[in-house]
Amino acid sequence: MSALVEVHDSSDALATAAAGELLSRLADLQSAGGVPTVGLTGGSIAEAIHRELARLSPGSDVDWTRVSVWFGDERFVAEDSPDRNVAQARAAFLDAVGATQVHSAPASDQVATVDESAEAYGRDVREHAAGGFDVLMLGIGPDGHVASLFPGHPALEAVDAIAVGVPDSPKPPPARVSLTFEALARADAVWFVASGEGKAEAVARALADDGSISETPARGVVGTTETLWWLDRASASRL
Ligand SMILES: O=C1O[C@H](COP(=O)(O)O)[C@@H](O)[C@H](O)[C@H]1O
Repeated sequence: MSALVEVHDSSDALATAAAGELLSRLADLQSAGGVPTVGLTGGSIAEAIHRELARLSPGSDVDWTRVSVWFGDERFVAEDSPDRNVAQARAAFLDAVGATQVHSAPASDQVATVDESAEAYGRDVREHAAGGFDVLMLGIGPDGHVASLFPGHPALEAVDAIAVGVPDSPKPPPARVSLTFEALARADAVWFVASGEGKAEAVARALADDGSISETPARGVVGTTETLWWLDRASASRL
């Protein structure tokens, strides 16, 4: 199944469209009686989408107390650090919309090591999100990384694990926890989000007919029913 690409005029338009579509999917899943499971990402365009979720949620039918919220990766820093992906998402929208089922890898002041954090997050996923994600949003780095799976890094090879500790990320902060490719593969819909010229080359490599996952880890994640790339004109400029 090939990936779908949706190109918007600007990053603002992209953020509004992605937030609106996410709310629509979540409302549909809830009206069918489900508690949707959504994976969020950190990063610049993610923050813009999160702000749009805060703005649009009150006019939607989504009950955020009945959404199970997760993160594709997390930074292993103190719980109150603004570098935490969960902290960014809480500040931008999760607290405002009243989300209560929010899961992220334990912080550096909650467990001793990044591996311990990864093990705890993996257990949490196994216990509360074994069915996988309904929608998994992922960013892509200028180097092609996805979640905290970086080009050429040993974490790309993790097997039989849901989450992996990354103690030496090339992008700060250096200690992170990432879902593995195996866990990222358990998603009905995978939505990549990217904006800006700085992402254009990585996006082109990720969507090229051939290329290696080691060089461009984002190539290694597809949804079971849908893989959709939300782009603005700048990030799509090399397609
Ligand atoms: O460090 C991270 O980077 C990526 C992309 O972030 P961006 O600011 O370049 O858009 C993000 O997907 C990931 O969750 C985050 O931890």
